[in-house]
Amino acid sequence: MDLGSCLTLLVTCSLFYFLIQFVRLIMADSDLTLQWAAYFGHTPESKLGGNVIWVTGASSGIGEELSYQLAKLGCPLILSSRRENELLRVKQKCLEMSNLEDKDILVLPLDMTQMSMHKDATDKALQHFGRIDILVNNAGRSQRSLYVETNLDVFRALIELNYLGTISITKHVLPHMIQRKRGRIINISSVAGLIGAPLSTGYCASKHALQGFFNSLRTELTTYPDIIISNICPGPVQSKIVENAITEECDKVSSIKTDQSHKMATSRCAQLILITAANNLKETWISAQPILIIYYLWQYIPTLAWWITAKVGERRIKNFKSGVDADSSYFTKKSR
Ligand SMILES: NC(=O)c1ccc[n+]([C@@H]2O[C@H](COP(=O)([O-])OP(=O)(O)OC[C@H]3O[C@@H](n4cnc5c(N)ncnc54)[C@H](O)[C@@H]3O)[C@@H](O)[C@H]2O)c1
Repeated sequence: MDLGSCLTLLVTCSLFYFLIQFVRLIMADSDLTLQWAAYFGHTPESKLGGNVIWVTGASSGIGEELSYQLAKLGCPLILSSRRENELLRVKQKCLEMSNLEDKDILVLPLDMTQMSMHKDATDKALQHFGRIDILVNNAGRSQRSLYVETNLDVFRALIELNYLGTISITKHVLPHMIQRKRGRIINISSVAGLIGAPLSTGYCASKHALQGFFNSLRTELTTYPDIIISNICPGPVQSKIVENAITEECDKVSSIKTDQSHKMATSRCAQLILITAANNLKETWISAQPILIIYYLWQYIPTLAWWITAKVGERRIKNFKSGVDADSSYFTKKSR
């Protein structure tokens, strides 16, 4: 083989290798910046340990798992959600798996929609620890209902919980961070904060509002470079989100049982959230495939994304109407 042929072979092999690596990156479970941070960036252990962290919605799902991982890192915690007994259960487990002591975990029951209580709650947290380094705005509920069948109160409730409740807590914590010129606000938004989805009109609207709000707030805080706002956009993750989803009426719970085996493990989602925080990333996308590829299509080829969304959406609605979970039905034999 002559030199020219050798070089051609080498270049072809290299291109092929880089193509495979690129496809592998695209097909992974988070966006490219987050993957870069996971491989080459700071670890949560090196950046987050010892920080006082307030987690809302800590009694279940992503918030509960985050609390365990943070406890293992040695972070003093403020655990909030509505049910005190569930928070005490989470606290007990945090203590068992970490070196934290009883005084290092404050159980602070809180309803995100009772905004008049938020100042008092913030004061209690500050009195206890003297500082809040990181606020994790995680509490939230999803929706499973068609817009035409849904009571207006449902839209109000979703906006009050997912959007107004979140910015209300932030309003009380941010002045403290501004005073210290440092702090992190981590918002658990959603893929629904970036794209639209049938059966979730109110949920998507509330998460889009959250994204718009925090993206704008970040631009108001440029004189405080050490106050970092991260918007995290997970796709489907194992939790009680579907079970707890609001339906066409506020007090009617969802009766659909879900198979969660196709969703991302809660522990993996929490791990990627902590890598986001440790590396000060402003927005990250977290999802197993094939959902993550849809994020890219929405970002770069919206016309194609609309076409796919319409096809998938049609099937999602059909499944929902026949009593099958809209999401899991794509992946199980129950699909109609
Ligand atoms: N699981 C997913 O597939 C997924 C995907 C994208 C985004 N998210 C977001 O992640 C966050 C956590 O959801 P999850 O999946 O862990 O669901 P989950 O239902 O398991 O947990 C939700 C938490 O929020 C709390 N909460 C609900 N209403 C509240 C209120 N009025 N006041 C205080 N706390 C309240 C619940 O008690 C619970 O602790 C939500 O903001 C959700 O929108 C979840």
